[in-house]
Amino acid sequence: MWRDWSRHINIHSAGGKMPEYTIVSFNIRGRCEAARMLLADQGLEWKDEFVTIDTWLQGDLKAKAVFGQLPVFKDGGLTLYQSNAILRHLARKHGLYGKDLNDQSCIDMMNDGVEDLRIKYLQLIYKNYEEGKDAYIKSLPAEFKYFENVLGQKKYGNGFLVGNKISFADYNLVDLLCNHLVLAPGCLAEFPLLSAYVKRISSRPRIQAFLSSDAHKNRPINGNGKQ
Ligand SMILES: N[C@@H](CCC(=O)N[C@@H](CS)C(=O)NCC(=O)O)C(=O)O
Repeated sequence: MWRDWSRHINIHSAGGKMPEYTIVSFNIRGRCEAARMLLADQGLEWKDEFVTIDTWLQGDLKAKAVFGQLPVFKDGGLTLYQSNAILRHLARKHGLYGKDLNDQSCIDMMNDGVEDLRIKYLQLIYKNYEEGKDAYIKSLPAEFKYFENVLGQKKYGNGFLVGNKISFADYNLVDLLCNHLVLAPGCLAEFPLLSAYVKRISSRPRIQAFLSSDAHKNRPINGNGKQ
């Protein structure tokens, strides 16, 4: 069950003008925090519009949503649904999608790997938390080893998942790993490259500022209070 937060709007803007982008979501980190991390790291401004469960249950927003779900992302006249499409849109606009077509395809591959793990994580959180938590944590090394291997090869990345520049897949993976560090604080201990990668990306100055902001810290990770 979703918590009933009061509706409110947060504006992440250094200047006086309205930000270019709007994210409409429940007031959770959920599937939007990677996009928020990307925006913060790139020095971009955005408006968060949080929808309460009451508003959502009225049904108008759901009926209008292309797949009946949040988040919604607005960029001028463009309205986008699907969190990974939102990440890709921002990546294309802001140079976070590699240097060429091959990089793009490898970044897509990595992001699909992140999505596979996110789905497993969300199934645990929303469907099987009490019964499944221990087994899920035991299964994590088998999941993380793939990303550790990628970071250990020059074939794809060089400090990042792909190439020598951050991409949207990096923000997505770091966000998901941060959630896992809350679920199981020691879960990266046997993965030195992955641990160093999370530390390195989380300590980029704007990401560090974002992660230590009240807006981020006070936003629940998931909608049912489990984490
Ligand atoms: N594949 C979608 C999944 C979106 C999703 O699961 N949305 C949830 C909240 S994060 C939702 O809208 N739940 C309410 C509902 O389905 O009515 C995405 O990546 O954006």
